[in-house]
Amino acid sequence: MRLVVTGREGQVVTSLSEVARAVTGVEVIAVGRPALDLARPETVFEALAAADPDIIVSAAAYTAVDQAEDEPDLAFTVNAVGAGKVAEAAARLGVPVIHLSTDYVFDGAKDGAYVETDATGPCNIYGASKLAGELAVAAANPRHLILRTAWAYSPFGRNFVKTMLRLASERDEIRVVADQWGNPTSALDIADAVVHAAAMLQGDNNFAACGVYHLAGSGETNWSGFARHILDTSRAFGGPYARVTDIATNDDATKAKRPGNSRLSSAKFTAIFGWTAPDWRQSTQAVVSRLLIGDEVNVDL
Ligand SMILES: NC(=O)C1=CN([C@@H]2O[C@H](COP(=O)(O)OP(=O)(O)OC[C@H]3O[C@@H](n4cnc5c(N)ncnc54)[C@H](OP(=O)(O)O)[C@@H]3O)[C@@H](O)[C@H]2O)C=CC1
Ligand SMILES: Cc1cn([C@H]2C[C@H](O)[C@@H](COP(=O)(O)OP(=O)(O)O[C@H]3O[C@@H](C)C(=O)[C@@H](O)[C@H]3O)O2)c(=O)[nH]c1=O
Ligand SMILES: [Mg+2]
Repeated sequence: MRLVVTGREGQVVTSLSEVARAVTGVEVIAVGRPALDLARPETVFEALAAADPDIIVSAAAYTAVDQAEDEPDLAFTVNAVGAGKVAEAAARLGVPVIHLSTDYVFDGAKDGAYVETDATGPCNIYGASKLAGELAVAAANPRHLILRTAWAYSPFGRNFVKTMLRLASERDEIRVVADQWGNPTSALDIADAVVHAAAMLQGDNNFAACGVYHLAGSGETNWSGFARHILDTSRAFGGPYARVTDIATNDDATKAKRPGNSRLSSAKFTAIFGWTAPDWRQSTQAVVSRLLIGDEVNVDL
């Protein structure tokens, strides 16, 4: 099975390449800039067709949440028009598309975890552009999975885990918001789930599984709790440590507003695909230990 993935150096595409290396019969081909540039949607079809996909994974996106407030046109071109072109290319090539989306499509006002049928209502440009992308994907290709994930981190690219380790090496105290709740998700777990779902989707001639799914790490926390777990783990491995101080969201402190609750229920994905993400604490430890000692190890804190 040839999984053709958009983007080259992103967290999910890199994780997919690594996960697929260990799975016989699954090959990942990463297609990105300059050949495939979502900011130039006319490049999309030719670049994807040349890679001869069995399934297309749409993982590339404009992910700079604050910067998107200053560049809404670019964010929408990449995340909505570009994503739609990727799904359209898949349809023309007669293959399914697995498109990654985000918890930031929700406004955060719900009390519990969001399910797929809950109303969306993004509170920032990034979330709005990703929601427009979901609609474009669904309209362009009936054979689609839209996987909304959240708070992605990994040994690759830029992410909150790496930021916390860097800040801890520079100072003694880190102030982190404690009133935004969600599900930290390892991109390596996302990759594992995508490979699993892709195999099932390929045999799904009736497209019965198509639709929107939530797919996030098990358990929940807020950014402060996430930071504390990252740094407690780091300390256990002899890595950098800093004290984490809880702060409240100050909407003026960041360019983009963020949802206070974007917890996702992944029960539908588990029911249909028989796959559940590990607990976020366990996957976080695996990534922190890889970053610090080059090996996946879990410790008792
Ligand atoms: N990061 C997160 O916390 C979350 C991410 N998601 C979604 O998951 C998906 C994967 O995210 P993640 O791997 O973390 O992303 P990253 O931020 O790690 O990487 C972004 C990827 O998009 C590519 N990209 C950006 N602009 C363009 C463009 N104009 N043309 C082609 N490629 C482009 C980058 O290309 P290059 O390789 O050239 O740098 C890179 O591969 C995205 O759809 C994102 O919206 C959902 C929830 C949480
Ligand atoms: C670095 C830092 C962040 N924060 C806050 C800002 C923000 O509210 C929260 C997380 O910071 P980030 O910059 O990682 O957040 P952000 O870029 O909003 O992360 C989001 O990225 C996009 C792509 C998604 O799809 C989302 O699921 C989510 O992962 O922590 C602190 O309070 N203190 C700090 O020192
Ligand atoms: Mg292989």
